[in-house]
Amino acid sequence: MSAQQIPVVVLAGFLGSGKTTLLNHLLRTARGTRVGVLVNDFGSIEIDAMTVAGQVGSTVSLGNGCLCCAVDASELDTYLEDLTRPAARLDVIVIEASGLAEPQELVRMVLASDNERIVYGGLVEVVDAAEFDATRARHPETDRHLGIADLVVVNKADRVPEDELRRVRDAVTGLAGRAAVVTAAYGRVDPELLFDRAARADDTAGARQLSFEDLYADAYERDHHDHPHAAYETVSFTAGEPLHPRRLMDFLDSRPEGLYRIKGFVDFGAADPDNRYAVHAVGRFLRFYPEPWPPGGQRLTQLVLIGSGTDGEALLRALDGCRVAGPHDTPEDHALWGVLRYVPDPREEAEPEPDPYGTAAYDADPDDTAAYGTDPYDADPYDAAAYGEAADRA
Ligand SMILES: Nc1nc2c(ncn2[C@@H]2O[C@H](COP(=O)(O)OP(=O)(O)OP(=O)(O)O)[C@@H](O)[C@H]2O)c(=O)[nH]1
Repeated sequence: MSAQQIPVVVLAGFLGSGKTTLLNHLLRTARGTRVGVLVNDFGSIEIDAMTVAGQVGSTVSLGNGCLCCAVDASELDTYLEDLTRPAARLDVIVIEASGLAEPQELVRMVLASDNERIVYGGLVEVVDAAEFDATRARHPETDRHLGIADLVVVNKADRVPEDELRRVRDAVTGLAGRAAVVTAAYGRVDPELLFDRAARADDTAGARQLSFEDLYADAYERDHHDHPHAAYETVSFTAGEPLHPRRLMDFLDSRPEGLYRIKGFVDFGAADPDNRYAVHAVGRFLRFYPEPWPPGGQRLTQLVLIGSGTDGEALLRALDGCRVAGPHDTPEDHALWGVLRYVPDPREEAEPEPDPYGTAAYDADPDDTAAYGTDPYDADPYDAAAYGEAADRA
């Protein structure tokens, strides 16, 4: 991801599922990462806004009602403009959706935003494990919401027995499609699942004095033995030889369910000797950002993969298979085209190919509202057929 782009994460979930609790956990444990928050409240404006306000510099409450009907894309852009101004120095922005908001509307708005400093960071759905069946019965749209999530947090794990938690988790996994599913109590997921912790000059030096926030986070994590690291797996891949673009795209196109995030840099060798490709995948969303190689440094591919229920060894083996094996394995002309489809440049020369995920709008530049028609709401950034157009407008 290019250094200037700030991921925008949409945090959704039914009323009372624990979104604010999770957000507060993220803010408590962010440790130097600057999190901007847009709170979209419905009926509990002041309470939620105040809950998070004390802990973050740039909190803007989208008060007056449900974001999907009360705020249009240009208003969201105004707020994002404010939060992405360089002086705010934010590393990530979280939009906490009202429990009544249609999450895909929010995702559409983020994808259709004119703001060049943001990149979509994924849709996180919070589910109340204790209320799962009741919520589904009353709100059948729950299934649809889970189907478009990139990460599902089955929260309130402390409120149900272990076998019941397993049952709910399995049911959620069945509905969640490609999303990673993690369980949590009081929203205690690892912040790295949602965003990179910032490595600031003043945050990396060993001699730096611990802040109150660090001490608080350490104590907090010590006190809670169900440490979130157990819920997912991180694997790192490094290669000195270039990767074959077509084989890497095959790997990405068939990446397993539960592989929630991929980040890092790719060396495509002779296929583009001038640039390395920053890669940013969250859920089904995938982008490549070519940028000139830093002069003098070693040319490496370095990737970090984060998933839940994934087989790390198998992922590494699959990536090993993407290495260019020698001169006889030189990528053919146009091998890079599959990668270029995911470079967010509307003037890109490469012809788009059919979308393997049926998530074509993800390929469209979020800044290019024409890709969504004149009204960004007209197009479904996911698969409109899967959700039923009319129901979405409710
Ligand atoms: N037992 C238990 N309670 C939780 C957990 N997570 C949140 N809660 C409680 O559930 C209630 C609702 O949590 P919130 O974080 O406000 O939920 P929300 O999704 O932001 O709610 P809305 O803003 O109304 O949509 C609060 O009383 C929380 O303390 C959990 O994992 N276990």
